[in-house]
Amino acid sequence: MDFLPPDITAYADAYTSPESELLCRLNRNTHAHIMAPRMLSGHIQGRFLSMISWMIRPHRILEIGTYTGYSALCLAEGLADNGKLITIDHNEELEDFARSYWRQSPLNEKIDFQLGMAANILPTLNETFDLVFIDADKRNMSTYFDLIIDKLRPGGFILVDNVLWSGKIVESIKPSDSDTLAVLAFNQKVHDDPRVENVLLPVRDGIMMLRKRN
Ligand SMILES: C[S@@+](CC[C@H](N)C(=O)[O-])C[C@H]1O[C@@H](n2cnc3c(N)ncnc32)[C@H](O)[C@@H]1O
Repeated sequence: MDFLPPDITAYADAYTSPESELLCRLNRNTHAHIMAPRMLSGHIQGRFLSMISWMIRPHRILEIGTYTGYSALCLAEGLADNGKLITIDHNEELEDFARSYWRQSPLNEKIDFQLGMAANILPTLNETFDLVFIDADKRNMSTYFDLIIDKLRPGGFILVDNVLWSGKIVESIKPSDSDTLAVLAFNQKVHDDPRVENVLLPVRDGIMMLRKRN
């Protein structure tokens, strides 16, 4: 979902550094061959994730929701020399597709893919993360936040995608719309949590940026 008029989006696209040739092919082939390609972060959000990663130079990044591996490659660009990105997805059908693109990048050796349900894998991770990107099922946003906040270093950052949920967060909600209710509950929860500072960026479908207080 894009909230900006198409010509403004096109202008922002034109004045954002281009994707690498590899990311461009991954983006195109995801749209050509994979279900629900709207889930892929895309050009501007991908460059944003890369820029944030370069600003932090993280040693450990956690991504929840790999899909075809586009955002993993973007986030991995800014990793410190000996850094590692762990990315989790439960869809085994996408693993080979994602890996086939990672293998074409020198960043491949820094990407650790873990197949399974995120809520099961997160408690098993013995790492301290500098940067976390939450981009999986919206119903579990709050669960993922609870499971990773103690694994995030003080001063570390969490980015959460789709927090504007195509604008549904300001519309009247059916009691059965559990995804929208979950996004609303998550936004309220982190806004009220004294352990974090938050900025809701209206980029694409909305990105919540959180910084864990020292
Ligand atoms: C929006 S896509 C991720 C897009 C990717 N981050 C990108 O920007 O290119 C969400 C992904 O989360 C995965 N997912 C959904 N629920 C999950 C769960 N409970 N555990 C692990 N992965 C899950 C889906 O299989 C899907 O590939």
